Amino acid sequence: MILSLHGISKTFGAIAVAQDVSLSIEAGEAVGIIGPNGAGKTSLFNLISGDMAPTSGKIEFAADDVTSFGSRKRSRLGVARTYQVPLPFTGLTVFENVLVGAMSSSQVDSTPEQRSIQILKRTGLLHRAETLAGTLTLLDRKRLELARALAIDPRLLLLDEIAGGLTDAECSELIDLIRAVHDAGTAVLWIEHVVHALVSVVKRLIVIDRGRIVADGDPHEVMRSSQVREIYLGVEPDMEALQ
Ligand SMILES: Nc1ncnc2c1ncn2[C@@H]1O[C@H](COP(=O)(O)OP(=O)(O)OP(=O)(O)O)[C@@H](O)[C@H]1O
Repeated sequence: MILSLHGISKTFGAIAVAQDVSLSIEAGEAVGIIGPNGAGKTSLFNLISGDMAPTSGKIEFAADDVTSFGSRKRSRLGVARTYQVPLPFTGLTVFENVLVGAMSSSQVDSTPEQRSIQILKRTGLLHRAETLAGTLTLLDRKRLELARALAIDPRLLLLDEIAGGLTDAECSELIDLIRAVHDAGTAVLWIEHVVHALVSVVKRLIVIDRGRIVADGDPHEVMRSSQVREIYLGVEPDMEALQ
């Protein structure tokens, strides 16, 4: 098991963003997460990445109890994430942005510069290496967000709505990249409203509503369950993608 959450809860006063969440992800597994706006999906990522401490419960990553670890320490262990709103260092080049992450990786068989070049190749950004990050197109900003996360050589990659705002063709390019990352052995936990993008990569789908996991299993079965249909009543999820 690469990640285990045991009874994780997080409250802000009367608001519960996570309620007794228990969840396990196998090494190398790809899992999708969906749920209505405000359900607590990003909060769950904040709890896993160490950006937010739980009110109660325990989080294990690989063999370590990381509950009290902050985001830097978890990142050094191999937890990487992308953010819904990418925040690259806009005044740095694409190469420099990736280099910042590569310098904190514990790999010793290559230099941070070599690894950065390798990642830019993998993410189709090599020809943009010297471009200032602030001037990139949306697709390239998403690629860079992914590249920065890959720079730490993660064992678990958390993707927060990385496909949002892309055209269908751009979305397919990004899906291919994510599939390649997963195929190379990295566990992927992916929040996305674009369900057809998700199910083209993941074999397991989790539904979150009001801070709780309400479904977890085969994507087709999960999407057909009456509970999920009820949650999405009036906002029919992307069912055709699953036919
Ligand atoms: N630091 C905080 N303080 C108070 N409330 C918060 C905090 N962070 C999140 N929330 C609340 O927790 C709830 C869950 O938010 P979260 O961003 O996790 O949802 P989400 O499922 O990712 O939504 P979306 O799909 O819109 O991104 C929301 O009601 C949000 O306002």
